[in-house]
Amino acid sequence: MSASVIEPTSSRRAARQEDGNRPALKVEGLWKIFGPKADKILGTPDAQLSRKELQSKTGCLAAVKDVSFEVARGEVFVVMGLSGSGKSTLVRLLTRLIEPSAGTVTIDGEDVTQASKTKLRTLRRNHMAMVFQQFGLLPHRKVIDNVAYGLEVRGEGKAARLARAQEMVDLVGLSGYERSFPDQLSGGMQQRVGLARALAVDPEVLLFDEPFSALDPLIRRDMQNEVCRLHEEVGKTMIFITHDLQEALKLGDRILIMRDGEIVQIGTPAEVVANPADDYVRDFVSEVPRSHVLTLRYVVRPPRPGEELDGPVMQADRIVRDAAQQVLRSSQPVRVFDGEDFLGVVDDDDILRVVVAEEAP
Ligand SMILES: Nc1ncnc2c1ncn2[C@@H]1O[C@H](COP(=O)(O)OP(=O)(O)OP(=O)(O)O)[C@@H](O)[C@H]1O
Repeated sequence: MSASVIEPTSSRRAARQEDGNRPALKVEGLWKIFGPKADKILGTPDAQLSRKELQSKTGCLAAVKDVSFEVARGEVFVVMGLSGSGKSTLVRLLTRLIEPSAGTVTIDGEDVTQASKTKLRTLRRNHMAMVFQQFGLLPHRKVIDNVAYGLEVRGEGKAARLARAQEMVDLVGLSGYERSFPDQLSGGMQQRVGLARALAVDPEVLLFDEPFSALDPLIRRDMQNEVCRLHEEVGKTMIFITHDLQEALKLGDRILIMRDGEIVQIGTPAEVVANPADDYVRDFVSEVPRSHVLTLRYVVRPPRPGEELDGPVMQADRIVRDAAQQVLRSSQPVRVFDGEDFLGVVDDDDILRVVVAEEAP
């Protein structure tokens, strides 16, 4: 993994919106069991079987198994797992593109799982928007009309929706391509149209289902940077599905790691890398350069007797790599604070220990 791959955006994370206490999304006890006798399994001891055991005993498959989590307003929440871990099913349950077997999903205080068909339609039009891997653009519509589509469906007047669509086209860097058709654009540009279309409806939550998996690595990195930039500009709550750990670490304020339909760990990139919940996660993060992800919180130590405490001040959520130069330049240990609270100090050795460890074979 090269130094340029992860590029954590600590400032963006620090600037996360804290707009009220109500979570943007709340998921409680969510299940999806596929198969002929799925409804007979919940509430019985069979529900506790592993995915494999359940499948061989009943022929049913627990794609999502008792999943609960909350996503804060303005947070970028990444769901990560290998193929088959249940990510796509989970994201489809959030919008009820798949009906849950049990559990509740609340978006912006509205219970999606109890919503009538009409209510669900309103929720989908106004509160959430999805960006797909296969773009999902309408081939016979120009870029501007693709971007305006959600507003058209919502019944907005032509002038208003075109004005909004133009704003979004400009926002995603496609000015000048308004009148192009999707097949005249590269994959990366098409995905920018997908982003603009999702943003146009000003949703409460933006859902991304592996949006960049089909793009080549350089374009993919551009698009990841684009998501970071857009998030800084519009501050939307984002739920991002990926199987790529680097993408998860780069984009996520927090990451949910799934395996066989279950949550293995939820944490910030630094928490996941510093304290992997089990061998599965440890294996995932073993190649990650720790200085790119860990924050000073994970490096800080109590001052030693007689150590001078008049060095520069830094906040605990600074990424080690970003802090390194300043720490190494200072003749005094850096004092680390969590808000107003003094946590301890960090000096050259503390930084080098992290950097040298990641060089070890
Ligand atoms: N309609 C369905 N009927 C039966 N089993 C299904 C159905 N949809 C998904 N599954 C199974 O549920 C499990 C989870 O699939 P899901 O597609 O959610 O995983 P994923 O993590 O998104 O994987 P991928 O990245 O490969 O799409 C898999 O074992 C899959 O075969």
